Amino acid sequence: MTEQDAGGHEESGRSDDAPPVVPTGAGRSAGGDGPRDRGSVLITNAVPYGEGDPVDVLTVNGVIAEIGPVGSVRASGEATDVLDAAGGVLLPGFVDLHTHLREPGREDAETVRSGATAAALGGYTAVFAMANTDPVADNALVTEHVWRAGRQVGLVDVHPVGAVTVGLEGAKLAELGTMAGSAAAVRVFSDDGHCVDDPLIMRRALEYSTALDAVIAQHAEEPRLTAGAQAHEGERAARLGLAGWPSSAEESIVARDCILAAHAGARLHVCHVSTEGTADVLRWGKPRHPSGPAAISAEVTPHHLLLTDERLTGYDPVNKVNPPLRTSSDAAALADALAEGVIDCVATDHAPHAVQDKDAEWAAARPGMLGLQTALSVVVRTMLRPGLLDWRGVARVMSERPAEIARLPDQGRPIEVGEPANLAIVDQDAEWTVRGAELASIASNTPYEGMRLPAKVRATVLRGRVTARDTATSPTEG
Ligand SMILES: NC(=O)N[C@@H](CC(=O)O)C(=O)O
Ligand SMILES: [Zn+2]
Ligand SMILES: [Zn+2]
Repeated sequence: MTEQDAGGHEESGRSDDAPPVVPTGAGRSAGGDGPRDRGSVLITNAVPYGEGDPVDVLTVNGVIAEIGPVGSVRASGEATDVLDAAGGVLLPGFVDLHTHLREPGREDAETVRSGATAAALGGYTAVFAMANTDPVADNALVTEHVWRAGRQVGLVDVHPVGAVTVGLEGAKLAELGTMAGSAAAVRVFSDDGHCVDDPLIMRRALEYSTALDAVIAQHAEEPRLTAGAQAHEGERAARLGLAGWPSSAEESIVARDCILAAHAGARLHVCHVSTEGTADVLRWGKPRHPSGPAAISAEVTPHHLLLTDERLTGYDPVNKVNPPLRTSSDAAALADALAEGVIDCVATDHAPHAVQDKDAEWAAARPGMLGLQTALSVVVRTMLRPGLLDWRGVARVMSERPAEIARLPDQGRPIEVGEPANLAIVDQDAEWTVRGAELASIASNTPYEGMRLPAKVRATVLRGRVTARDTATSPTEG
């Protein structure tokens, strides 16, 4: 497959108005194979969930048709694509509940196409595109635009998140019902980037969401406690002369929202949990929900698992993110909470920014970092290698739980005959060096620049179509 193949063109086949896919490095490509939509893929020598003997897996018409010992599965027909997994781990395709695709409005940082390419290369088969675009996705017109753009690209299922309030202003509820009833069938609502801080608006949003079986995803930040904040409030920020973002600004909102969600009988999802105290609040709040603990869910980002505020000493704005990088004891507590299930899943908060917005002095730089192509590697490094999760656990936090939270019936499914063929193949022995310029995103603000990370996604399959493949065979590259 070549770069020319990129794009599934599920709807119109038109690609002339689309920006070119950013080269992602030698031997690596991402592309949707429109004509093979109804074909078959034979995955050879793959180890489902990293357990037991390798198998061959045949997908036909987007569904897993056969699983058998290596060499035993034969594909019939011509349109068969073969993926040699070379003993790699086979997982359900990943689901990201928190992605910023920047379209419409900031196509100089990311587009649906470039972001979907990054997602496919990162092993994702579904992403949720946050609503803080320009215009804001607070109405069916914008959510349908994003949904259609995702379909047209065809590399990953793009589910638009709808805004909770008009213009993300926190004052007036957006038309959640219209967005839910639109072609995009929005089920996740969030003002991410902003906190729904008014408790009455939050209460009403939660109440309204119950009728839609939707979930409100909260960016938990009490704005009265974070005015002008630049870094985690603590010793290091004080020494660097940066205004502090206290842990209590997050924890107080999460505590309040757990109470409001329980009272409304509504589902709540907490975005980018960053402190040990928030994990404690969730441990307290989840079992108190009348519908059971699963009604309150939470995500942690890869960067809050791996990186800490120790990185701030050089004032490099690539490390600026909201919520801020916290302490090493916070990071350790988040990893434990994820292993325990108090934090349900990993979400990237992939936040591309154009150079002029990011390469500025610390205070002026936008917060946010890229995440889609590095998430799996960071989870392997912080969770799998230390023994906090096995591959089953990785499948749970990267795919199964996020699919459940967002009510996606065809994602995060078991690797079994009859199930949708949404899959990721991972080379767990690979090691690679992150280079922002080589990532598929238009922006290149990765905090992992130059870092060597373990494990690499070798291929991704969306409903039986190969959406990304990395043909590099060397166990250690770059
Ligand atoms: N995480 C960030 O630092 N930035 C996000 C907004 C957000 O997730 O709050 C963005 O849109 O850039
Ligand atoms: Zn946020
Ligand atoms: Zn975000």
